[in-house]
Amino acid sequence: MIQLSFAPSRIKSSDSLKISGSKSESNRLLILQSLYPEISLQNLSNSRDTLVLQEVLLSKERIIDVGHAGTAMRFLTAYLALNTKTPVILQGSNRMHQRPIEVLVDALQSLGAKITYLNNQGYPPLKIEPSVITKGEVYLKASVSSQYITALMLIAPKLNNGLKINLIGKITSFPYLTMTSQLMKQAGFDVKFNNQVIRVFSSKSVSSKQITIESDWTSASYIYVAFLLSSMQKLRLSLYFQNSKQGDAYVVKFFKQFGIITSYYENELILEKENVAFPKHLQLDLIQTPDLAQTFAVLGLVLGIKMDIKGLSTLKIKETDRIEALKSEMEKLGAQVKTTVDTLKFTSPTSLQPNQLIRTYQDHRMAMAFALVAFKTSVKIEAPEVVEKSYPNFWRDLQKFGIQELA
Ligand SMILES: O=C(O)C1=C[C@@H](OP(=O)(O)O)[C@@H](O)[C@H](O)C1
Ligand SMILES: C=C(OP(=O)(O)O)C(=O)O
Repeated sequence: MIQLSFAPSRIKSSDSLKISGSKSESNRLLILQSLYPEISLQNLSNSRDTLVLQEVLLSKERIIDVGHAGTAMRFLTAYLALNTKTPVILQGSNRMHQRPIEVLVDALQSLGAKITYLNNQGYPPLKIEPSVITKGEVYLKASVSSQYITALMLIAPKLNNGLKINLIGKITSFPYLTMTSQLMKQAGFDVKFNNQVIRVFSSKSVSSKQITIESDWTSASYIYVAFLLSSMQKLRLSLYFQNSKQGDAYVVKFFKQFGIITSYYENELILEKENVAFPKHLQLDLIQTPDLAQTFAVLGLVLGIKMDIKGLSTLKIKETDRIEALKSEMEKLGAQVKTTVDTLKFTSPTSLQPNQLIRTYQDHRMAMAFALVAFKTSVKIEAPEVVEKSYPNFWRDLQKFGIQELA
């Protein structure tokens, strides 16, 4: 547990931060690099989820444990189904064993993969045995997790006839699919994405390529809030590109309504402030950017904004049930919260309850979002080390904005 408080005198008027590479981009590119060693990478993420995947891709272990890393679990299921020469067990944390994987396993089995459930039908742990994938077309439901679709896309160029992926129903977390498609094209693969159909053509090899991974935009979302709530006037953030592949680059547009003006200079973002009247009531649909839900909800809470958030259907199967976790912890601070399976509505109190212990449910985004409460009142955060999953330098970076740990 750590207790946080705000020391405004510690803030400089201007500063710079380097955030490490996007975990989503890194984990896609590590799988591609393992299949096509011609690809080399720069600015790889230092997140635990990326380190775990990197270690697994280099090891010859028969029991593979990915911990809490959802992308590693899903991407490796497809990768091992294609690639393993011996039977392997793919497992994760207790929570990972409650996160569904049936849509992906069904799709891979329909292509000829040999995968069995070791515990509960539809959930990890999995046993994956060597097989030969000969088919070239697959159908799968697109509304549960986009990661299943990305997993298939990443192995598709290694299949003899490539892969035609037919998406059934509403597509969730869509920008993560365009990210996969754009990164694959940048690496030299032939990918076509039209409405509900993705085609990936077979590639024996690609020409040598060095790819620089853009830094993580979801991580940047916490820094935008810290910048907004502190007295800092100018901040430079790197490495960010004007044409981002990450849907969470939406934060640029979102924070404009709070007076943060973002400009690009070479590979840096420059954040500056202008005076605007903040919104009092916000309606948001986060179906495209689910990982921003906690950042935006806590921002609303600390600024006294009434929020109606929809598009949260995937939040129940992430690191924790994020809808219920948000409700419980926001209520401790004084908010009035109503939830459904895919919405969160709340009114914020005029002043926040001080010194509350915020539970983090082994979810990095709970810890990072609720740490931002410290700008208004002192707060205690359970298990602060959870941030390592995506942003190991979070606590160090937050200090620049005057957030101090009380001894
Ligand atoms: O492909 C990816 O890198 C991700 C896709 C999203 O998951 P869903 O598609 O399951 O919503 C997102 O929440 C996750 O943090 C990373
Ligand atoms: C949901 C997340 O990750 P994953 O699904 O990859 O565990 C996240 O980082 O917020």
